[in-house]
Amino acid sequence: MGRPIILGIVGDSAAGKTTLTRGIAQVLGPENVTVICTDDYHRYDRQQRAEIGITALHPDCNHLDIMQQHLSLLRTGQPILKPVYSHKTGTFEPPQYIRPTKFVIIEGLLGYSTRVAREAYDVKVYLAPPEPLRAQWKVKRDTQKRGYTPEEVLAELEKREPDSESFIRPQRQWSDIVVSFYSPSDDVDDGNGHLNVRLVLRPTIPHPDFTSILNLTDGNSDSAIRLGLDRDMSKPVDVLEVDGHATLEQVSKLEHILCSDMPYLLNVCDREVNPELGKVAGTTGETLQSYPLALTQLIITYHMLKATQMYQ
Ligand SMILES: Nc1ncnc2c1ncn2[C@@H]1O[C@H](COP(=O)(O)OP(=O)(O)OP(=O)(O)O)[C@@H](O)[C@H]1O
Ligand SMILES: O=C(CO)[C@H](O)[C@H](O)COP(=O)(O)O
Repeated sequence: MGRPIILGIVGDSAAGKTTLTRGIAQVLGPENVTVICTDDYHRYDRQQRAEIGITALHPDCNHLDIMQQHLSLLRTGQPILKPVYSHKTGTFEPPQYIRPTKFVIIEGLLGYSTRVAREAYDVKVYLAPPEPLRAQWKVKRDTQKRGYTPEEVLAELEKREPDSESFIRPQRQWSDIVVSFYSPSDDVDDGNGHLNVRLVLRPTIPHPDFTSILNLTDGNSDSAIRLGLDRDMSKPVDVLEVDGHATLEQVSKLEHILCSDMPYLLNVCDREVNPELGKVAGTTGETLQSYPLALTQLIITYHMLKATQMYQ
């Protein structure tokens, strides 16, 4: 084996990083994937942050120098002694010895914030749901799983906004793919399992040839799957959109395009073999199936596998 292939998944708190990561890790085989959350590189524990009056989003609140050192080591296949931050207790636990496997997924808040860190990745994804949807996701997740009240979560979001603007959102510019799930209507409560996805595909990595989608849809702007040209942060990009109500037949055609130059993915597209693909936690803890999420996970996996052809 050559060096590990490294995927970055960066975005604000509750932007969907863990949800996206889970399906990709399952497809690549959990035994082949090392997942690292950069929250472990927080410099201060929860109580210290409150005393100092700093948010977890501020670069000064994180050991970014150690994070980038570790990324460089992982890229060359070397082990790291990683700190561990517990969201349960808000404190640090003993460090963990980690030897990278074939694939490494780095997910977190500030993964693209230094040049050295950015150089470590093969594929860089940035998650950018609309802010009202992210707030809804964060309230639900932090009340159900992290023991906060809705009022505490909303107050925290407000406190963090200046740091989100200054340090988190600018990282979008460094990504190869920007992923935005969004509600098909103005109502963010409208069908969480049937959210649409908008994928901004920058020409910084070679994407699959999706132009045959144009033939499939006849350029029809009402189609459930659309490909177009746009600008993102003033740079020209391709944009692929998949609606939450796309049918299995429509989605399968897109999967076929992906699989045609990546035979390993044929097996992956089999939903019975990969039940985590497209799975998302609903508002009351139930599990929902999202085709837009499944396709997003497949496209990212495609890029990971392409990278193995070059470096492994
Ligand atoms: N694609 C999606 N469709 C519907 N709901 C989603 C989607 N992605 C995430 N969510 C919802 O948002 C919640 C938060 O997502 P997740 O835990 O993946 O975020 P995160 O970015 O890993 O958060 P953090 O960095 O704070 O740990 C999930 O529990 C889920 O309910
Ligand atoms: O934005 C976050 C990323 O998950 C967390 O809120 C941050 O890591 C601080 O943790 P905690 O909420 O446990 O104090």
